[in-house]
Amino acid sequence: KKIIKVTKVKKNVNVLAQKLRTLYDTIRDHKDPKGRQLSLIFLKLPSKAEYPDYYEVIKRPIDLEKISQKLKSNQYESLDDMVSDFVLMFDNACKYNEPDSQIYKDALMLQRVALQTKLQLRED
Ligand SMILES: CN(C)Cc1ccn2c1[nH]c(=O)c1c(Cl)cccc12
Repeated sequence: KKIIKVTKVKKNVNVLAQKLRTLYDTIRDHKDPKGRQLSLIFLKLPSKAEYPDYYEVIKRPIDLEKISQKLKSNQYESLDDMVSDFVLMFDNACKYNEPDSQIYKDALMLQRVALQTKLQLRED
């Protein structure tokens, strides 16, 4: 009697983890038409020594390094959870920096990238 062994390969790849990684990488790697990577200034907050008033004005400072750490330690429960950290960071940048500064403009651009990417990932 021939026994057929059926193996049901359950590819339990965490969909959320993939979407979170895609969202983070899309923002980190985004380049403008001239090839400038807009995220670089957002990697690390200015030091308290250099900008003490930053930490007076900005109540909830956050940078890409922090978001990356939360991603790596599975602290995001949803895509919206990560998006709200990005929106917080970009709002901080627009609160502290002048509207005619490059970082202010880059924050607005990357915030649009974040929201557009979230919508695309939601459809998938
Ligand atoms: C003038 N100097 C503080 C601009 C500067 C230089 C760096 N960074 C900023 N401003 C920011 O808001 C900011 C944010 Cl949200 C996240 C990470 C780095 C930031």
